[in-house]
This record gives sequence, structure tokens and C-alpha cells, in this order.
Amino acid sequence: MRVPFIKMHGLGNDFVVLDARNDPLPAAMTAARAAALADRHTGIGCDQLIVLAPAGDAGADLAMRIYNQDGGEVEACGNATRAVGLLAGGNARIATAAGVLVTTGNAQGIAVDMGEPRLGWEQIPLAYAMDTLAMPVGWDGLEQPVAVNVGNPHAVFFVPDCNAVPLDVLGPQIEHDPLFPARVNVNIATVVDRQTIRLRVWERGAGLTRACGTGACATAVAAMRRGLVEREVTVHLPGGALLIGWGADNRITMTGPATESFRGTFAWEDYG
Ligand SMILES: N[C@@H](CCC[C@H](N)C(=O)O)C(=O)O
Repeated sequence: MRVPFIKMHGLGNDFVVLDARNDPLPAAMTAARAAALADRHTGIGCDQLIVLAPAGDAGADLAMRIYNQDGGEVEACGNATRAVGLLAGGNARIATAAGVLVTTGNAQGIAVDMGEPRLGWEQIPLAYAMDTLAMPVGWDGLEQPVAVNVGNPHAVFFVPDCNAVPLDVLGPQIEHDPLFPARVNVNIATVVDRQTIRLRVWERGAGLTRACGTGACATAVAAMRRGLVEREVTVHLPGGALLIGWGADNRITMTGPATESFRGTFAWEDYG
């Protein structure tokens, strides 16, 4: 059976979107099928696979489920939320495993209210109690990260030059460290000035990506908690820039582009 897909991206963080709002998928998505579809050599290829569904009784316009390239289902993806907001016409209420997120179309692209960050060690989650603003741990020169959960777990390291860090080597080590029982997204950030951050991200379950929306949110919150930047900041990732605000209401807003690349179909049984 042929199934339609939409290829989208936010700053090069790319997605295969399966729209099951009106026509259900032939069978439930599994981790193995998600990983096969996401594979860049033998599948369609993407950082995350997104499945859209009716909102049900979630009090939203639609629902989305998020699968990393390794097939694992996760709670949040900032760039995919903006992409789905674009597909839904710009202004949408999207039910996710991290709650209902609201997108708004504007001249800068799509903005999304990512909700409130969670900062307690057990909310990240971490394996044991510690200060999340300066964790007393380190990996090969990367020291004292900030831990932030923005629907998904992040560790943020501030360094003088984020491009000098071998993130392809240290990222997987930190992602799989037992300190992070749910694994973790690894953010390496350099504060340029009080309005500007440069960021590279090793994503849990996907590796190095061109951009990570939740990583930009977590990094902005970490820098704001440390008093390094203002409450609105531009985060420059390899794929482009996101504007992140953390309001007096404790809610994070992310604004940036979302793009549809092309549409196609695939044979469901080829990826079983
Ligand atoms: N690219 C995403 C984050 C996707 C999920 C992440 N890898 C995780 O495992 O939590 C974004 O734009 O936020």
C-alpha cells in the first residue's frame, strides 16, 4: 500500500511527516519502521519522523507524535512543531506528549509557545540530586553544564568556542551517560553578546543536526538563568537562526522559519 509523506524542515532539521488526520496509517507506527523510514541510506531520510493524528479530546486542532532517527518516540521537537504549525495554516493548537503547544504564523515564520521550562533535577531527569544550574560533573574539558527540560531533556555547556569542541565524539558519550536515565540532548554554546548565542547540538537519538529548536530554547533559558544574556536572544545554529524569548510569565517562545520541501509516497510494506 502506498502512503503519502511530506518532507519538511526547520533550519535544515528535517522531517518526514505522515498525515494520518483523515486516513489512518495501515498499522501503528513502530520503532523499527520509524527508524527504517528515517534511515538516510536505505529509507526516505530525516532527523525525525512525525505522525499527525486527529486531536481527539485533547482540546487541540490536531495531534503529533515524534520519532527520532533511531526510532525512539520522544516528547518534544521544537522545529517539527513549527513545521506542523505551517502545515496546519500557521495558527494551530497541537497536542504533543509534552502538552498542547500553540503556533502562530507571522512575518518571521512560525512562532510557538513552548510552555514553561522544568529545572528540578528530578524533572530533567537526572540520576541523583544536584544543582542543575552548575552540575558538578564534566567530560573531557566540558564542565558544569546546565540541565533544562523543555518537554525533553537537555544539558547545556558554555564554552569559549563551540566550533572547537569534538561534539561527534563527546556527544554520544554524554547522551548515554548513566547520569541521564532518559538520555539527553547535548548543547554546546558560546555567548557572543547579551543578545546572541552560537550553538551546536548533538541530539538524543539523531546525532549532529543542522538545528534543534528545543536545544535553542534550553540553551537560551540556561544562559538567562546564569545572567549571561537578556530575556530575548537570537540563537545561531549551523542551519540558521531562531529567536527565543523567556517571558515574565515563565513561558518560552521560539520564532523561526519552517519549510515544506517536497511530497511523495512510499510503499508501507518496504519498511516493515
Ligand atoms: N530536533 C528537535 C528535537 C528532537 C527530539 C530530540 N532529539 C530528543 O530526543 O529529545 C527540535 O527541534 O527540538
